[in-house]
Amino acid sequence: MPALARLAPSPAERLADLAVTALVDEAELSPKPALVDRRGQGAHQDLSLGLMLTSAQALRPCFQAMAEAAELGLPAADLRRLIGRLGRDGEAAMLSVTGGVNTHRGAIWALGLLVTAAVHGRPGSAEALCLAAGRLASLPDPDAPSTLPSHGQRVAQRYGVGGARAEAAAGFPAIHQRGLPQLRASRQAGAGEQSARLDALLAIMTRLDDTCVLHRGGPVALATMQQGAQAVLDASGSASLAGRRQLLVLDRELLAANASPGGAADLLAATLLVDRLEPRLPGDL
Ligand SMILES: CC(C)(COP(=O)(O)OP(=O)(O)OC[C@H]1O[C@@H](n2cnc3c(N)ncnc32)[C@H](O)[C@@H]1O)[C@@H](O)C(=O)NCCC(=O)NCCS
Ligand SMILES: Nc1ncnc2c1ncn2[C@@H]1O[C@H](COP(=O)(O)OP(=O)(O)OP(=O)(O)O)[C@@H](O)[C@H]1O
Repeated sequence: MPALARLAPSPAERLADLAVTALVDEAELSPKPALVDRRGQGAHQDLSLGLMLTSAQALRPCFQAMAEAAELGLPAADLRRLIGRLGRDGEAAMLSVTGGVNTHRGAIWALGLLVTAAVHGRPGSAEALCLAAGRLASLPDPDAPSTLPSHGQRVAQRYGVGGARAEAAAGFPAIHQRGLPQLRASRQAGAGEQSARLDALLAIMTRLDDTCVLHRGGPVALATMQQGAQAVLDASGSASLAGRRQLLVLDRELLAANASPGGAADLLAATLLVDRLEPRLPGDL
């Protein structure tokens, strides 16, 4: 093989790069309401921007391994089993570089499914990619350990919402029905890239049953998040002065409730990944 060809990144390496870039872009985007960003740690005691960035880089091998698994041409049920194991390995790698802090659990889930589906399903559009990831998420994970119920499972049961698993199984409507259309509409309307990304995050927040928020602040905090995000968009979005004022109101309200929309942040990272992937679908990864 010629030396140059060996130096070129493989499709799986390129996909892993895109996933890590999406996580870095999400973490650095500022000002996000009550989330870790360039200003600080938001509503979190144990997270910082440095930790989020270290964690994002540590996940590159996990995403690459998922893309390589999808290249094997396995039946979907076997692929689901394999990426369940790779996802748990990714969580272990995350916890080892963060000293046990959950920086990206939900992100491994959402971006892992999307990276895998981008290769396995050969989808031709953003929506088809999200639906293919949803089909994988809906398959049983036979090796999933029986652990104590997570925060997400407990509040999902208590408040009758679906959380991260249901969002994925539904084919990620938060991405292809809300985040991505808003990202592109705000760009089209002339907003700068950072404002377009903030608007996409807000569009996701308007409807999401974010179990991070429910766990910390219950249904009152969830309503604050959804209505506050809608108020920013109704005030012409985060690029406008009125919208920016509403955004800072929302930031203060969520901080007062100690509630941070971590699920929405994961889905923004997933939206940024899908936005970059769509022109390369199907196959030109
Ligand atoms: C399904 C996952 C996210 C666990 O979800 P669960 O709600 O039980 O756990 P937990 O309370 O820890 O929440 C997970 C995270 O999801 C994110 N989240 C919260 N709400 C939502 C929502 N409505 N939609 C999307 N993501 C959300 C948040 O970041 C949250 O921290 C996942 O960690 C998992 O089960 N992984 C197993 C390994 C696996 O199968 N991997 C597959 C390959 S990617
Ligand atoms: N910029 C961000 N700031 C904060 N959380 C984020 C950010 N981006 C993504 N997240 C997501 O938020 C989740 C962390 O939220 P949280 O700390 O509420 O979870 P937890 O550890 O289960 O709960 P708690 O800290 O309340 O005990 C991670 O799974 C991560 O994927």
